[in-house]
Amino acid sequence: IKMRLPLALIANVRLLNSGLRIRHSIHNGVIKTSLLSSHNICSRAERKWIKPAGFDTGVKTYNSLTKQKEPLVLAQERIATWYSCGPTVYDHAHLGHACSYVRFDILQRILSRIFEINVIHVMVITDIDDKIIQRSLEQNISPTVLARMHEEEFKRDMQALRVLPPAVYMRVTDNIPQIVAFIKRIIGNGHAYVTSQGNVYFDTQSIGNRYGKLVNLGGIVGELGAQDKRDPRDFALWKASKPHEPHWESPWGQGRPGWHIECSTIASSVFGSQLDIHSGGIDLAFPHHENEIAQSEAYHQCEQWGNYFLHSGHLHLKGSVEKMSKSLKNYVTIKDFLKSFTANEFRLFCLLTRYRSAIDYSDASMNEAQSTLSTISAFCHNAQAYMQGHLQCQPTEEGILWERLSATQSSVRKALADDFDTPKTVDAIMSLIHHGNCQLQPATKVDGPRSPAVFGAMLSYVREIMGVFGVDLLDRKEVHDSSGVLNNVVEELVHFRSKVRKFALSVEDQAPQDPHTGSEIQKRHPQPDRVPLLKDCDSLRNNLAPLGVHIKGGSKVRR
Ligand SMILES: Nc1ncnc2c1ncn2[C@@H]1O[C@H](COP(=O)(O)OP(=O)(O)OP(=O)(O)O)[C@@H](O)[C@H]1O
Ligand SMILES: [Zn+2]
Repeated sequence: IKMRLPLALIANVRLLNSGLRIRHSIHNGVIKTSLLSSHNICSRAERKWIKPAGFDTGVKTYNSLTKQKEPLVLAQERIATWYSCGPTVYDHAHLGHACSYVRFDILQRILSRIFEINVIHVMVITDIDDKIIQRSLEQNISPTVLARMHEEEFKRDMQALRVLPPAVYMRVTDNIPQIVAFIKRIIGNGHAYVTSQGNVYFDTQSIGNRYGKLVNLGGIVGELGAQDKRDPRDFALWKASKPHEPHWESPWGQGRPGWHIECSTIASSVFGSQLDIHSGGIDLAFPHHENEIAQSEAYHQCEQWGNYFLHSGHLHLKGSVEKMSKSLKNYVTIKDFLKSFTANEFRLFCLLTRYRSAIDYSDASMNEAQSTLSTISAFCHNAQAYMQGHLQCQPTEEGILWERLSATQSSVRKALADDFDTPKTVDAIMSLIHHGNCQLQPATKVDGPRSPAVFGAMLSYVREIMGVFGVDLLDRKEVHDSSGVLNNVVEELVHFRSKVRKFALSVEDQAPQDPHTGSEIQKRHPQPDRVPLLKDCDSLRNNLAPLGVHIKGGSKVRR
């Protein structure tokens, strides 16, 4: 920057206030002023995103750091380092968690199975925090026991939803010495201060306008409250413990870590000073991720710690503006949900919207997911029946189907490379199925060639792509559990049987009558040509019994 003296002096004051360091030199009577960061955090005092150097995956992803889609470039070829914020384990996991973790699970499966990238995923479990302490006091159990119970429950719920586990789950309480060392270095680098009350705060002024890399801080003044902070935006790295609270020893006295520091420390302990992808729900962007960035860059003295921040949209109960959340107590637990629905259905529900958008949980949205899944399953079933020769159809236009299949494969890949556009992918699959179904019209009289191979190819592709999304069309338990469809089929069958039976009995032979009373002396008999129908009805009833379908009287069914 070149400027005349008085202007330079005014500018100095402003720049110093913003936490930057200034170096002057005089050249040909003109003062030359260079900006340095005040504490060597980096040479460039900018918020600008630096496009990483490395391996271009061919995928574009929306990056919250730039607020636009960017090419996903990884530091190492075909390796993605991915850190995600896990749950605070003081209560049951709910559908909001399910939504966020299933959506990111789908993204990771796409990266690994479609784009052949080895995703190394680390997730933290927040097992010490104000809410955990508060809940443990209410329930009169130790915070550790409370946290372990809900951690286990969370892992079981994730497994039930077929969310692939991270390479490792890491607990905050297993990493306290690492967290203390991390804070010490941040203090040493001049970006944090210790107060007389034994708290340690991050000094946001020390990084100037780099604070606000992720979120526009225009209107955000920070949390007031703590008296010993220098700036309301400063946040706790270490909190002095109150009497009877869980605590650990530290150079600043007994205490426990602040919330954000756990993620910076744990991510850095596995991945070092650079991270490809960081994910979490959109509520975590500020202050949590903003503060993680500030701490990590202050610790590593680097320009850019995390290259891509991915945020998932919130799940709301339909009609509610608030996200589903533990603290608002407006939640449906994953366990309760799975009493009425299956993991496949939940995954379809997630796939029908983009991972970044808000999603309404309602009967209507679940019906849509169920009916999409039934259409997919029915197609697979019919394609198999056709291949086995059980379903007779007119000759198909095979060439068109091969072309459709190939066009679908490329449009699916294109949609997924465009910020993981799953709704577009599902549309493409449904359109393929529609074309398949149009040609799978049952016919009674069939002559001409059959085309089982193309249906085999379509079937395996549909299964494969659904498998990528964690929708297992072959899961026998799912098929049985998702028996909304099967139940309807059984109901229809039983209804049909009862109609046939009624018909068989409707026209009877004249039964002999008692000459005195005029009443029938024997049970009425069906006409002889309808007897086989009655026999078939009986054998259907007998054959269904071992399959768990019990027909009582004319029509009752118990499964
Ligand atoms: N309703 C929701 N929709 C989508 N994601 C959610 C929802 N609720 C929580 N998450 C995400 O789940 C992860 C874990 O969240 P956390 O344990 O803080 O849940 P929470 O229910 O919001 O808790 P609290 O109410 O105590 O803040 C975070 O990434 C968060 O963004
Ligand atoms: Zn985090």
